[in-house]
Amino acid sequence: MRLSDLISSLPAGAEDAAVSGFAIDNRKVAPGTIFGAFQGARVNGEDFIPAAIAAGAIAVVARHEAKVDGALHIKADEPRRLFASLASQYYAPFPQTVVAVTGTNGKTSTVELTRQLWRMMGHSSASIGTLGVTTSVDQVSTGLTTPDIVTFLSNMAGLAKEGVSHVAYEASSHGLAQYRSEGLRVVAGAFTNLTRDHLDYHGTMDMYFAAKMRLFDEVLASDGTAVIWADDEDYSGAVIEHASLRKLKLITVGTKGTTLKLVSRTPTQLGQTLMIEAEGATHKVELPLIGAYQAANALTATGLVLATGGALKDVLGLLARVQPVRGRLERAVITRAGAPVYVDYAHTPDGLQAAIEALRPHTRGRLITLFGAGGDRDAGKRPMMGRVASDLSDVVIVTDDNPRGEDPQVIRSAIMAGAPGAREIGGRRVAIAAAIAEAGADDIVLLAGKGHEQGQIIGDRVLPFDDVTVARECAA
Ligand SMILES: CC(=O)N[C@H]1[C@@H](OP(=O)(O)OP(=O)(O)OC[C@H]2O[C@@H](n3ccc(=O)[nH]c3=O)[C@H](O)[C@@H]2O)O[C@H](CO)[C@@H](O)[C@@H]1O[C@H](C)C(=O)N[C@@H](C)C(=O)N[C@H](CCC(=O)O)C(=O)O
Ligand SMILES: Nc1ncnc2c1ncn2[C@@H]1O[C@H](COP(=O)(O)OP(=O)(O)OP(=O)(O)O)[C@@H](O)[C@H]1O
Ligand SMILES: N[C@H](CCC[C@H](N)C(=O)O)C(=O)O
Ligand SMILES: [Mg+2]
Repeated sequence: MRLSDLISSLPAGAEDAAVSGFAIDNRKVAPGTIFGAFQGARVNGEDFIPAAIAAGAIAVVARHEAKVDGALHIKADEPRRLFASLASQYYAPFPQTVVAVTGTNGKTSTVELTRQLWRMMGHSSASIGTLGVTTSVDQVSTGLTTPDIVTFLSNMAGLAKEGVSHVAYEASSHGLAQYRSEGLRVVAGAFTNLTRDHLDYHGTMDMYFAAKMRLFDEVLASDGTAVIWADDEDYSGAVIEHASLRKLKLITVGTKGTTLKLVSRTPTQLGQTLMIEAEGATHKVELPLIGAYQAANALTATGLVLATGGALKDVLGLLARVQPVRGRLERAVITRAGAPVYVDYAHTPDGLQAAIEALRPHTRGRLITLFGAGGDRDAGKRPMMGRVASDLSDVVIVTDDNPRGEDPQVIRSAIMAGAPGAREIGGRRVAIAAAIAEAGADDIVLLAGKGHEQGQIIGDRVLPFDDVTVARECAA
């Protein structure tokens, strides 16, 4: 591919060089690369333009006012958006059926359940998100929920080359705001819910919501389908409005849903029985996952599969065979005393509430909740998480999550301010040991916040840490 294949009117005198790839980080530029220079939250990518050109960049996508000497300046009002569109032409072709999931909680679970359902229907499928790039044979981490645009498009192209036809990806609000996941045809988009998170980045709930709505306003194909969880009292209606304005096809799910209406949900020992009204009949579904929240995600995933050609009866039947999602209400161990220990990725007030409520029906004795909060993230959610945990659990242990650049003591104190009566134990391993020692035969332990994570980020270092492994060690 040459520059003229991407840019219809090359300026007079510009060399029509061969394009060898795309990069948004000057350290990844090789001869022939098109460099995207973006103003970031930490640094201004435009400062790296000279270094990118020295490394062989042949063109730079940047704002009009950026200074570009020695390479073609591809000027844009929104450089990230134009870069995504050019890069997608270079990396194409992509899998034929691509869907996206946005929302505060439930994205990982929903893309993973969608991937599993497609696979059971015989499609070669993958998911991209917090757990990395997952196929039926492999899982490769990308480090972010929505990877950067170059990683995203090259992963998508790589999956297409491997014969993957169906991909579900997580569209995080950061990713949507930064045009990190677009440029390919997205045939369906789902909304799970919106509650407080990431206000450090977005500022207000309105801005956070607006970032999420780019999925329906701009990213989704105009003949695509919006799959909407209908039970979010504050936001479902507004999402339906966004989808309707663009005349997208609509699938709504939940107790207030019309496509898949959840009429009852009964916890069983190993999962739950769902009664669902759809296509004029009532269907019974045995879901082998616990918790109202996983029922919600399973319904949203079902909506996505219906939107991409699945037949209702087939999909509802397959729900009985889904596998648990790593780190989401995952039972790590049963203690010597007989208490089950669950690991969950709840890291917002709403997520914590959902995880505790999921375990309550299975608890005969006390529910012991252990959690912390991540450093360099929304600080306002900390006392709210403390409040939720102490209102809904019998014993609360406040400990460390990923402190990152912050003092863990300060984070714990902020949580404790909302959690009267909680016990504060610095050091996650010591705290997990205390929770497990505390639990009796009828109790349940919930270790929240880190889910599948394999490391604890302290300062700039990532130390190996896995809640499931630590729980097993402490219970041994
Ligand atoms: C706040 C945020 O979203 N930051 C991400 C974003 O950074 P940014 O665009 O603001 O970039 P920056 O670091 O200021 O740099 C500006 C530009 O200069 C470039 N640069 C920078 C340094 C250099 O030496 N050379 C160079 O070319 C960078 O590549 C970038 O294009 O783009 C970077 C490149 O892809 C990411 O690494 C970075 O993730 C940081 C590490 C991060 O912590 N992100 C988290 C908050 C995040 O994105 N989380 C979401 C949400 C998860 C959820 O749903 O809850 C996610 O999708 O994972
Ligand atoms: N539909 C839901 N409603 C409320 N809480 C949920 C829902 N789904 C998941 N949760 C809670 O949020 C946690 C994270 O779930 P999941 O990883 O699926 O969400 P996510 O949106 O991918 O999160 P992230 O923002 O980290 O990518 C779960 O462990 C659970 O505690
Ligand atoms: N995607 C979320 C994950 C949070 C996980 C939690 N363990 C933390 O470190 O805060 C974020 O980046 O905010
Ligand atoms: Mg996720």
